[in-house]
Amino acid sequence: MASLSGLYSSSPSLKPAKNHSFKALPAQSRDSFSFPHTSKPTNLPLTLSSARSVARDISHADSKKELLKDPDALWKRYLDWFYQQKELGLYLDISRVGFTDEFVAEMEPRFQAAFKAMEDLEKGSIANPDEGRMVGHYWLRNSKLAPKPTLKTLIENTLDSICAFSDDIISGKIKPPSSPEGRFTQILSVGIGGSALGPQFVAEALAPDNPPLKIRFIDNTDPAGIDHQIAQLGPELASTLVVVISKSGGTPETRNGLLEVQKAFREAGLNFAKQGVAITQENSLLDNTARIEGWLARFPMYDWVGGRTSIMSAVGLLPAALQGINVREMLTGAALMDEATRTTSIKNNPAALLAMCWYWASNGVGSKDMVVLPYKDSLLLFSRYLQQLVMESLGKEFDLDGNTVNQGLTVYGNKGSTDQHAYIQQLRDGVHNFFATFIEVLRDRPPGHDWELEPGVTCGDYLFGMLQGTRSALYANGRESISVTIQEVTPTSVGAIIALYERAVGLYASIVNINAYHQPGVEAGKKAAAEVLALQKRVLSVLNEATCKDPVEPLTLEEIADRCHAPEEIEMIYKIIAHMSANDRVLIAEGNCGSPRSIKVYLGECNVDDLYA
Ligand SMILES: O=P(O)(O)OC[C@H]1O[C@H](O)[C@H](O)[C@@H](O)[C@@H]1O
Repeated sequence: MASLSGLYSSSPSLKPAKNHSFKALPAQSRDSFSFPHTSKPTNLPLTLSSARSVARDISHADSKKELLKDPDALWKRYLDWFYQQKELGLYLDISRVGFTDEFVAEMEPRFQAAFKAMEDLEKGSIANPDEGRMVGHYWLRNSKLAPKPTLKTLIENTLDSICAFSDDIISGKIKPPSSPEGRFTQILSVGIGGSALGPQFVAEALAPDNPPLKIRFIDNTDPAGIDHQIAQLGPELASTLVVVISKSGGTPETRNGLLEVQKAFREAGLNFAKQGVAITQENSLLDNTARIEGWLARFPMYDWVGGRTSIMSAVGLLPAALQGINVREMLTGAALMDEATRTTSIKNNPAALLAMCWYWASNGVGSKDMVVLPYKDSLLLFSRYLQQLVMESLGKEFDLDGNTVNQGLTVYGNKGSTDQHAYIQQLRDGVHNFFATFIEVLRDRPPGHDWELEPGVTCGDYLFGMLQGTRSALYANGRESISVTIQEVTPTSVGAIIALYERAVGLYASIVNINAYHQPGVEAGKKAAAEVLALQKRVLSVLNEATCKDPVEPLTLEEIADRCHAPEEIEMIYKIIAHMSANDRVLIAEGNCGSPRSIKVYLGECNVDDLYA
């Protein structure tokens, strides 16, 4: 790799060494695999293990893929497939994905069917058949699309109330009952999954340096994490607006976060209801709680908006508006992209182009991961956001015909050029199990703020060079990539890229024949967690009974399992004991948690009224 000298020079006057362009290494034809440049002699015959690694690296489908190397041919391909949405200033370059014309032709019928399904979806079809629901996130940014006038009105009124409420909070017209600042200064968002990832991505991408209210998140049931957020608020808890977000209104982690925060309010002598806001479905447990307790405000969520596509509902819009972000511009950007991705011409539909590239690169079965690399700090959370949007939508066991397909598309990444100093080594030279997506932002700094750290070279030029260099280096070694370019990070462009990927996921789901809009696998995890907690209560009940004896009767794991009538659960019982012992909730009479065979435990004290029955 060429050195970027001058990067570390203390005196900016040092001229960087001539910036070597990344010389395209001779393409290693897939068939004549040879060892990469290592210190070891490279003329050794392929050993069995190295042959296996070669095989692992080149699935049959891939071996047919030859990437263009000739610069003229590449430039022609770049121009042939270059897409731009002019009004948004958004470009899409798929020239570094090696799909063939035959492939495009083969996919045409599937895409036409996908376009029809998407058209029906927007008209209000039951596009989520497993849950018998409509899929309406596109209506949120164009209420005229809503299939019923009542929905149109609901969408419009909700947006207006979000903006009005946020204005009143920011202006201080609505203020906390007892805060030294005399106005709300903080937002504490309590929510998880789609009720956190969207707000977190938007905050990181678009919050101004000094927002009217600063946001922080409780997005897990980790007591230490909750304590940390509350401790950081300190006395500002009195000027904190707590926004509790849960579409279902019953997610355990969110409920726990709420209860913990309400405890903190009580201990601080504050009235939570005067600072609490709920975003949830009407008549959910959370909605009823907020209504009965008289919280400051409630905003609706709808069953026809999934958690992972809720960013343009109150879930994403209220936290954003409270930070002074122009949510109407976000909606406009999304609506413009929605219009662009309605065309039934693959070549003119950026979402179809993405879906087509994903299918080509991962053989339509997720055989390669999607590495998302925004070269912009503020877009750091885009890949985390896409992990839910893509993987919760596409990671499905069955297709729409009930066949077992175990579909999916794995997403990871953080930001460039930072990630070049972490795992890009493997991407460039290691196992070939990915394709990259670069998110390029052309504007480095607001106009008039740029500065040359070397003659003719700015920081942003380095970032640009690192992106282009990495793209070239990966491609030179046969690694495919997509590039999405936006002019700058604004509410409009963020709305647009969100809409782009929402549509691409929907189209891709259609062409692989799965339901993108339910999440049965999540329920399995939730159910299993509930069973662990039920077992824990039985363990505590058994220990309580033994502790109430005189003298106390410490029990072995076998005795506990036997008295719980769950001998098959002895390992989980051991884990429960170890966790509770570490938190001083179970005492050890003999042995220690590292020796499950000989440990004997009891409770710290007898609860005559068995609290755990
Ligand atoms: O918003 P909630 O109902 O609390 O759900 C929060 C999250 O829960 C589950 O994990 C779902 O799979 C997600 O799609 C959802 O975003």
